[in-house]
Amino acid sequence: MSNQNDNEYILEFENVTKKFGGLIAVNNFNGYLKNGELLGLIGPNGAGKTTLFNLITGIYTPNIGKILFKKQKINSKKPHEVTQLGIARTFQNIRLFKEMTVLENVLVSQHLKLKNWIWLFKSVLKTPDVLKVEKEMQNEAWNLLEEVGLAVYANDKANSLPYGLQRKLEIARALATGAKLLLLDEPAAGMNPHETSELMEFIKHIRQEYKLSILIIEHDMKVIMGICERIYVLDYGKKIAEGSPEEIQKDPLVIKAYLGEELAI
Ligand SMILES: Nc1ncnc2c1ncn2[C@@H]1O[C@H](COP(=O)(O)OP(=O)(O)OP(=O)(O)O)[C@@H](O)[C@H]1O
Repeated sequence: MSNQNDNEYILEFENVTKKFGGLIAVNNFNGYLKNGELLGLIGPNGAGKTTLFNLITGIYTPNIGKILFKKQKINSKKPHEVTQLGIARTFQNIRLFKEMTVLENVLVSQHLKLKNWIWLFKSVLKTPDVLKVEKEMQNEAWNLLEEVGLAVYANDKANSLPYGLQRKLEIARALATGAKLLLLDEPAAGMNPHETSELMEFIKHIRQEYKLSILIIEHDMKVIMGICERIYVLDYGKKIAEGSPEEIQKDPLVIKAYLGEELAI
C-alpha cells in the first residue's frame, strides 16, 4: 500500500493471511487505522476478528503479509514487545487480577513500562531511583483512576466492582501501559443498556484525553454505529465491506452476511 502522508497511519495491514491448518482465519487482509481514528471491526461469529487482534499483539504471526505499527513491521514481535511499543488490548472475557485491589491492578500494568532486567534487579534492592520511580508511578496510577472515575474504588478488590466498572478497570489497565493504540475486544459484552451508553461516552472521552487510536470489535451495533468513524466488515476471514456507519448499514453484502440480524442503530 502506498500512503501519501506517512504520519497519518498508526497501523497498516498488507496482504495479511493467517491459516490454522486448512482453515484460513484471516484471508489477504488489507487495511489501515489513521492516527486518532476510532475504527470498528465487525463480522459474524468466526469471521476472524479476534485472530486479527492476536496477529497485531504478537500472539500469532501471519503466514503471509505485513503488519506495520508507526511504519515499523511488528509481525515477529513478542506480545510484551508489542506492549512496550505502545499497543494495548482488552479481552472478550475480562482479565483482571481479581483478588488485587483496583489500584494494584493499574500498578501492575504500569510496571510493564519498565523495560529491562537492571530495573528488575534494582527494584528488589529498592535503590533510591527505584523508590522515586515507584512514587511517580503511584501518583500516575491515582491520576489515571481519578481520570476514569475509579479513584473511589482504589482500595476495593477488583472482583467486588460491578461488571461495567470491571470493564472500565480493564481499559484503565490498558491505558496504564502508556499505549497509544488501544484494541478493544467486545467491550460492551454482558453490559446492560445504561452501562453500554456510559461505555460509549467513556471510549470517546479517553480517545480524546489520551490521544488514542482505537480499534474496536463489537457485536452491539448500537456501539459500533454510534462511535466509529469507519468500519471494516469481515466474513469467513475476508474483508467484505468498509465504510462509514451509514454506508455499512446499507451494504448488500453486509446485510447478507448478517442475514436475520439487526444491523440498524
Ligand atoms: N488457535 C486456533 N486454532 C485453530 N483455529 C482457530 C484458532 N483461533 C481461531 N480459529 C478459527 O479461526 C476462525 C476465526 O476465529 P476468530 O476467533 O478470529 O473469529 P471472531 O470473528 O473473533 O469470532 P467471534 O465473534 O465468535 O469471537 C474460526 O473458524 C476459529 O474457529
